[in-house]
Amino acid sequence: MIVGKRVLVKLSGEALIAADGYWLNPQTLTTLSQDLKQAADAGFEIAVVIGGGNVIRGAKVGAAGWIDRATADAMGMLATVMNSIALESALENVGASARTMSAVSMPSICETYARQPALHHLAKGRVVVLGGGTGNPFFTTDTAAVLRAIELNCDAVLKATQVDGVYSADPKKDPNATRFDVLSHDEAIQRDLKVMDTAAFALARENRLPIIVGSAHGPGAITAILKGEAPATRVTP
Ligand SMILES: Nc1ncnc2c1ncn2[C@@H]1O[C@H](COP(=O)(O)OP(=O)(O)OP(=O)(O)O)[C@@H](O)[C@H]1O
Ligand SMILES: O=c1ccn([C@@H]2O[C@H](COP(=O)(O)O)[C@@H](O)[C@H]2O)c(=O)[nH]1
Repeated sequence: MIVGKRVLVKLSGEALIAADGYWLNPQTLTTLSQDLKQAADAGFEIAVVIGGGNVIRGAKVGAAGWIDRATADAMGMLATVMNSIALESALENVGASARTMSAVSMPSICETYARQPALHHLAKGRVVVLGGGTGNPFFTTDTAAVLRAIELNCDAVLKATQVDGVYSADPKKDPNATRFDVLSHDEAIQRDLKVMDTAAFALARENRLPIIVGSAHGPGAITAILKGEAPATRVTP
C-alpha cells in the first residue's frame, strides 16, 4: 500500500464520454464503480470528486463570450452533480454503498455537503461522491478534490486519469515527454505541468497533502494504484 487508508479519488468527467460522442458511457461508470467497490472492500475509505469536462468547462465557454464566466461555471458545477449522481447509481448497482453530497444545495436531489456527515459516511464504509466542486466559480474540480481531501483528513488525493503519471509535458501532445516516479509540489508548479491546475497543487503544497497520479483505465486500475501494484507518480511535499 503506497497511501494511507482514507483517499480522495479524483475522476475525469471527460473520460465518461462514449465512443459515439454521447456524454455518458454506462460501461465506463460500471467499470469505475466496480473498481471503487473493490478498493472499499479492501479497506480503503473512499471519497470521490468527479469532473464535468464531458459536459462543459466554464473557462472555455466563458472565453467564447456569449455567456459570462460565472454563469458558465455554474453550469459546470451542475454538470459535476449530474456525473456524481450517475456514479452513485452505478456504485449502488454493483453493490457498493454510496452517497452523493453536493456543495450546491439541492436537497430534493442529494444531500448538501457538510464535513461532519461526510466523515460519518466515510467511517461507515460508504463511498462519498462529492458533487458541485467547491460551490464557487473560477475554480475547478481539481481544487475541489484537494480542498475536500484536506477537510476530510484524507491521506492522499489519487488523480485517476487518462495517463499513467505526471510527465515532463502532456504525453498526448509530446511523444518525447518523460515520466516522473516522484516529484515535489514545488517542481510541479515551477514546471507548469498541466496534469492538475496550479491552484490545486498550491493548496496541496500548503497542507502537505500527497497527490498520486495514475491511470484509471481497465478493471481494478484504481485499487492497484492504491495498493502500490500499478505505476503512478507521487507528488509529495
Ligand atoms: N505534464 C503532464 N503530465 C501528465 N498529463 C498531462 C500533463 N500535462 C497535461 N496532461 C493531461 O492532463 C490530463 C489529465 O486531466 P483529466 O482529463 O484527467 O482531468 P480533468 O481535465 O481534471 O477532468 P475533466 O475531464 O473532468 O475536466 C491527461 O489526460 C493528460 O493528457
Ligand atoms: O469548484 C468548482 C468546480 C468546477 N467548476 C466548474 O465546473 C467545470 C467542470 O469542472 P472540471 O474540473 O473542469 O472538470 C469547471 O470547468 C468550472 O466551470 C466551478 O466553477 N467551481
